[in-house]
Parts: sequence; structure tokens; C-alpha cells
Amino acid sequence: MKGGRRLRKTQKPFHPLTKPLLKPKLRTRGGKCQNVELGSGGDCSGKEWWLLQKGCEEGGSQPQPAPPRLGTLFLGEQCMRVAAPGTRTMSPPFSKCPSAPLHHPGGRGGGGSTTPDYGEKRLPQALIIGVKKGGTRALLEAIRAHPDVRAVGTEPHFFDRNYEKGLEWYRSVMPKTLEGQITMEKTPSYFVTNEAPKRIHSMAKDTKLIVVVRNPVTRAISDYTQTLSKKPEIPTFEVLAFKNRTLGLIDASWSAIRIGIYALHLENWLQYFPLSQILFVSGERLITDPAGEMAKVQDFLGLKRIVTEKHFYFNKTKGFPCLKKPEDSSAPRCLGKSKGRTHPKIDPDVIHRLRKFYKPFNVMFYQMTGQDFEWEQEESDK
Ligand SMILES: Nc1ncnc2c1ncn2[C@@H]1O[C@H](COP(=O)(O)OS(=O)(=O)O)[C@@H](OP(=O)(O)O)[C@H]1O
Repeated sequence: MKGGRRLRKTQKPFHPLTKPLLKPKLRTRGGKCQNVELGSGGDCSGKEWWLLQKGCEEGGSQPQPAPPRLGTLFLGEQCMRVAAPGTRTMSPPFSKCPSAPLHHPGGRGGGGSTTPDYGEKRLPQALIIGVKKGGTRALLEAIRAHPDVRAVGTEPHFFDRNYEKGLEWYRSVMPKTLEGQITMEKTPSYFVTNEAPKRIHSMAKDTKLIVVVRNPVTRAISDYTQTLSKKPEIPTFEVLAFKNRTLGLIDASWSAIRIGIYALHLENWLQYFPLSQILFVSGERLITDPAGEMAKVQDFLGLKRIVTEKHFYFNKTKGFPCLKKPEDSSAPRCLGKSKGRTHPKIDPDVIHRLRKFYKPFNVMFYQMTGQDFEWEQEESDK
């Protein structure tokens, strides 16, 4: 798989507030447009690399109003008839986690290779904000191999579910760091949480943000696979993906599909953060070239490039790159079973329709970020 190719010089990135967006072909139905409501994502399964953590449940409902900002990209119940394959929106079946029984950072959650438990607890200077099923765990664990990074092992969900607990609570779940070390956490649902950009900005406007993005079609299937693993009785992907399969109306209210409309969610972040403060990591390249992506991440964080190809090896049994040196020598070196699940076989016609659905949003996302992740290329390769 390929990813992350820079746009040609003629294809300049733009900021959606200063330049008109490329408009996907949308038409209204009944003259009304509603907003896309952004929901939470994130892995609630909690079975993570070297760390087993439970306490979450998917499928709750927590509607969050989203102010209209993306012009005609804003899709709504009446607005989602996309010209080609068709879509509709948007009442979010949100991922729901009860206030998580957080792993205390003094334990495994402290992360950060072999740094002893001294120093000070600080608020994070960098966050992995998404996307769910993008490869966020792999990225966090890889960056934790850097001696100047310490991270919380579990997802604190502060800016979505635990915000009322306050910044002191948030600080308390962080690992201790020494001067010069970076504190990090990852909660993939932030990317699709409407309030998250404002809240993070009010904590520290110079917070560095990292988003791992992955082909939204594969991401949706991965998301579904995770839900299926916990609730085997759910309908098939093909059934859930459509409001009306005969008419080709994609159900964009399904969180598995909605999360992949990256341009829409990104627009919300760009109201608060400049593009230069957001790093987009290719989930595909994180698998095919983890060291290459990690070089970009370390540069972005202002770190010396210490995590390199020497840290990774490809584990044939797992089918993924794994870290050569885990935090403690007794722990497994690859991510757990909840990462790299076998996906169910999806009807190729449904995949084709989904690709068509996402295409205008992907193109818009490439323009906004100035990076072509080549997800369309993947289709034409087939
Ligand atoms: N090194 C390595 N090992 C295992 N898995 C890897 C790795 N790098 C990326 N990935 C991909 O990460 C996908 C899970 O993404 P996340 O960690 O973001 O999921 S979650 O949102 O935290 O649940 C997971 O998705 P699935 O393959 O669908 O399970 C993997 O494809």
C-alpha cells in the first residue's frame, strides 16, 4: 500500500477559511440541511499492545451539536444525497465508554521506555487525536520507545468524556516526566469530537496534534470488525452501510462511515489550530514503512530521530511490524489480538460504492492537508 505522497507544486494546499472548498456534488432534499454530528471513536476494546485494559462499550448514543462551518460540505439528513452513489446522514450511534477505570500512569500506563517514576506530572504537549482504527496504538507504542517521550497507556478520553473532571484530573493521569521530556496521550475519538479542538486549544494553544489516517473504506471495515468481535449478532456490514441499498444511499449516520469523512472533521480543527500544528501520519505507511513515518513524527515533535528502522522487525505470523525492544523484556513485542484482526469479506460492489462515496471527501482532505494519501490509487490498482 502506498500513502502520503506530497501534492504536486501546482496543487497547493489551502485553508478552508481562506479559500473556497472543492464542493462535492451534493443536492438538498426538501431544501433543508442539517449538520453532520461528530461523534466519538476510539478503541473501547482496550486490548492494547502490552497492556490489557477493559471498561468500555460501543454503540451508545450521545448526540453532539456541530456548528455548520463547512459550507456545502455540511451534510445532513436532507442534504446527503450525493450525486454518485448517494448518502444520507447523521444521527450518531456514538461509541460510549463509561468514565474509564484508568490505568494509573505510575504503573504500566506511564510508558516511556525505562524512565524511572520521578519527575513531574505535566499536561500533554502532544496528542494523538485520531483516527479510530487508523493505527493510533501502533504509533503511540512506537513513539514511546523514544527516551524523551512518556505517554499514558490507556485512552484518557479527557476532551470528550471526562472533561468535567478538570485539568487537574487530566494531569493526575499523566506519567511523570523530566524536564525536556514530552508527555503524550492518544484518544482517537478526539478527532470526531466537536468540542475537542476548542478544549485542547484552551488547555494550550501550542499543543501538537497527530492524526493517523487510513483509507476510510478499510477503516470502516476495521471499525465494523471490532464491533462484530464484541457483538457477533449485529447485521452485516453490507446491511449497515446503506440507508437504502437499492437506491445506493449510504448511511453516513453510521459512525463507522461518518468517522471516515476526514475533511469534515478536520475543518473543525482548523478553526482553532494552524495546519502546521497538525501532523498527518499515513496509517498505510505506518505498516509498510514504520521507520519512515516515525522519522516524520520525531521531526514534528522536535525530537532527535532515535526510533529508526533498527527498532522494528516484520513479524510474519502477526503480519505487521513489531517493535524489537518492548518496554520490559517479558512483554510481547507485537500489538495484541485486537490489532490486525482478519476482516470479514465484504461484497465488492459495496466497497466500490463506498469508495465512490468517499472520493470527493478524500480529495478535499488531500487539498486541505497538502498530502495525497493515494486511497483512490488503491482502487484503480485493483
Ligand atoms: N504494527 C502494527 N500492528 C498491528 N496493527 C497495526 C500496526 N500498525 C498499524 N496497525 C493497524 O492499526 C489498526 C488499529 O488501529 P488503532 O490502534 O488506531 O485502533 S483503535 O482506534 O485504538 O482501536 C489495525 O487495524 P485492523 O487491521 O483492522 O485490526 C491495524 O491494521
